[in-house]
Amino acid sequence: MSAVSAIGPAVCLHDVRLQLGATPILNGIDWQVHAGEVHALVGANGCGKSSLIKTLLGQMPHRGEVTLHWPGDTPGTLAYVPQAIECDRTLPMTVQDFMACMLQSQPLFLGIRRAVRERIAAALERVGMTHKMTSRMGDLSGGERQRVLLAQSLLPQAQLVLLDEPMAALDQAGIAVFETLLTDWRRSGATVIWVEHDLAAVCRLSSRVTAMRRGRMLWTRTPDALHDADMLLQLFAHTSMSDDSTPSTPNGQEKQGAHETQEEKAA
Ligand SMILES: Nc1ncnc2c1ncn2[C@@H]1O[C@H](COP(=O)(O)OP(=O)(O)OP(=O)(O)O)[C@@H](O)[C@H]1O
Repeated sequence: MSAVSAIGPAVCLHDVRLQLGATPILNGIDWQVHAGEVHALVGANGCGKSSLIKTLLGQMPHRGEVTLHWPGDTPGTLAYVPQAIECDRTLPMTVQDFMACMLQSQPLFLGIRRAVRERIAAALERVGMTHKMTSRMGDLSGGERQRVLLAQSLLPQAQLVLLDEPMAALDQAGIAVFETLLTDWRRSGATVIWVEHDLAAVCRLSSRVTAMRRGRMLWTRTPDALHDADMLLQLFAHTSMSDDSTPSTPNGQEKQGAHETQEEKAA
């Protein structure tokens, strides 16, 4: 694979904490994502992956530092594919209305401009959804809605892409579409942070992978670590947020699996 110059930012988190009500969700996250890499985030249900993505989006009342180092110090554009969205069946919003909200400030009842409509059509074509352009969002199947979420992430061209389980509900053809988009983002040099449960896809498509457990980073490695039974055991053993059976040091770091990068391991 030839080297591509990064157009996306490096992302650095230092001692990021999040507590919702009385529940600690993120427990002192230190994490580095390199500029221009596809960095997968894996871990059991409820370990805090979506909360971390929402923290990066500025949607959570976190403490600690989140820093984006953009190439040339010029902030770029961010795309986000949420885990899923619910749509009221009675909501009179079509697929093209939904996507137009991201491209024009003019109220939708005044119409969608032709240039906007063309961009929407081009994005929908990339995900195989052109034929649903005028369907109501509430009438789409789960997989079709997921494809529309992928299409909206193509508007406008992004340098930082946050993906929260983008393959959920997709059929085989949809997965192939997603893999093409991910390859295109990687070739463009965008920085991609990708939450995913499909470890085989992570092995195939990511540059590095971070394992998360119970609100903490466990390790960061190249994806071949996912073939290592011990690594997987660390990742999925004792998964409950309230499970105190894993030994901890006084400062809260777990003895086994305190966040360790491949570089640290090699040193
Ligand atoms: N708004 C909220 N208020 C209270 N607790 C929340 C809130 N959002 C998330 N949580 C809790 O935070 C924990 C982490 O949730 P999060 O959605 O980040 O997990 P996840 O790793 O993305 O899980 P999954 O793989 O199932 O999507 C869960 O225990 C969840 O119940």
